[in-house]
Amino acid sequence: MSGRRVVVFPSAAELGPALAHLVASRADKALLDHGRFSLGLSGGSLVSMLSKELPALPDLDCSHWLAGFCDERLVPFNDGESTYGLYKNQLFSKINIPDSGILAIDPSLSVQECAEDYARKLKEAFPKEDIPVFDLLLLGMGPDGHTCSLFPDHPLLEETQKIVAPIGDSPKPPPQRVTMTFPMVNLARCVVFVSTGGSKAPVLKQVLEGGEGPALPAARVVPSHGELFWLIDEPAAASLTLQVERPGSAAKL
Ligand SMILES: O=C(O)[C@H](O)[C@@H](O)[C@H](O)[C@H](O)COP(=O)(O)O
Repeated sequence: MSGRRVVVFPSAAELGPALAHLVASRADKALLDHGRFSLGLSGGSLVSMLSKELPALPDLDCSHWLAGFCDERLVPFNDGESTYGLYKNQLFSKINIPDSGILAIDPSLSVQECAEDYARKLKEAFPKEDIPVFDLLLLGMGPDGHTCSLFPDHPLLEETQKIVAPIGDSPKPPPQRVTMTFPMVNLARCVVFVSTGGSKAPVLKQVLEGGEGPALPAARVVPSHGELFWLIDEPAAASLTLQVERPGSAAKL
């Protein structure tokens, strides 16, 4: 890892534009380097933040983007719980990622088959790599410290073979999901967590500063060669004592 950066913004409203600039800058870098930008999306508040901020960037060209999902809920696309469905309605309709550049699950399959099918799609999209290396993964963290659909104390935390795994007993509904596993997450060139609001303060302290007991899932995201950012707001940072960056709203990360 090339060093973790914890960056604190006064509010979520000021974090949003900085996140969009970060996405755009890593996209530019990837396009120059290898002609394509691969982006892994997550649900939660990222959906509305990205849907507001990315289309607002001037001259954003997503025609060579590949968008996948760090995890997905096994529900039909027209179900309000579908992460793909939310992004389709709120973001994909506003930016020019080609349909062929969006890698979604097949929600008609069983959870086991769905994970295998999604892993196959990912491998086909990254033919030169044994394990797909995403340019950027955007992650959220639940109040229990979960990220993707990797939940505390779940056996999937120890998965070492599969790049995508099924989960049939998610403690957070809906119970059936597919998720990237740590072996793939930790190979990404850049991982960015976004976490805001005072309810996240206790778990952020535990994840970023450590504590007793096994590391929470979000703390186990440690890219082996890539960058790691935690973009948080002041309420979420309230309990932290570690050194953080406070770059202001015009931050270029
Ligand atoms: O799949 C899910 O159930 C959610 O997407 C969930 O994992 C969410 O990403 C986190 O709880 C962070 O949520 P916030 O972005 O709202 O903090």
